[in-house]
Amino acid sequence: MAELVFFSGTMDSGKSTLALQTDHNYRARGREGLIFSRGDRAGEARVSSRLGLEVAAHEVTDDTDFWAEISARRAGGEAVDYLVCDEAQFYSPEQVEQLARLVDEMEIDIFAFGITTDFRTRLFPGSARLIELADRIDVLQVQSLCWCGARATHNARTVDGVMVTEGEQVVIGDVGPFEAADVAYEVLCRRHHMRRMTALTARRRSADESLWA
Ligand SMILES: Nc1ncnc2c1ncn2[C@@H]1O[C@H](COP(=O)(O)OP(=O)(O)O)[C@@H](O)[C@H]1O
Ligand SMILES: Cc1cn([C@H]2C[C@H](O)[C@@H](COP(=O)(O)O)O2)c(=O)[nH]c1=O
Repeated sequence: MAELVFFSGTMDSGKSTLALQTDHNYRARGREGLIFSRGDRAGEARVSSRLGLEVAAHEVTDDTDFWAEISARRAGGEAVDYLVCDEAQFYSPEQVEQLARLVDEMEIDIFAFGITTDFRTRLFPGSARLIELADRIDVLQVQSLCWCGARATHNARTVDGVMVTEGEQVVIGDVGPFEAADVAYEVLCRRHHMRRMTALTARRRSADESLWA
């Protein structure tokens, strides 16, 4: 039976790597699939992993209708057994509903990959709908770590290494370097996310403390 699976994890936890491995394994066994993404750091219509793999993908836009697109492909005689959907947090709730319908009515396996929450710890609308509708939610097993060594569970947005809590929900970007002047991201444990303590601010604080000791 086909499934809608949501693979979630913080930024930099290996989601895109797993997306590309999943596609490879299914393709190697003769199954036909399509890769979709939205707003990959490497540019439009790409899926890129920090391990170095990068492949062409179909870019999801506001106008993408998964149900219409896959129905048309099938009507044209194309086999579509599965979809790999990266950066799924950026999909709309309606697009997630279309994916669920493809599972139920066309027996297409959907593997969706994305972060659940934004830099303010609020759910992305696409991720919220995936959590509501998925047959299964798999949390990535490779642990990403906060600067303190604890498991990282939250994504922080930084400017000059300092955590910010105001701004647009969507700003494409990468993790580190934490000293970068522009917007970057850093994964933190909840305790340090709540305290707004990034690697840089922790380093500054301990330098100040040793100055006064
Ligand atoms: N030089 C490296 N050597 C080994 N593993 C690496 C290296 N660079 C990145 N990685 C691994 O790749 C992971 C990020 O993979 P990626 O698929 O880009 O993450 P995501 O899509 O979740 O943001 C890191 O957490 C780390 O495990
Ligand atoms: C927390 C957060 C992240 N983003 C963006 C930054 C990246 O472009 C992607 C996540 O990609 P990854 O492959 O999981 O590293 O999401 C954002 O737009 N808003 C946020 O709050």
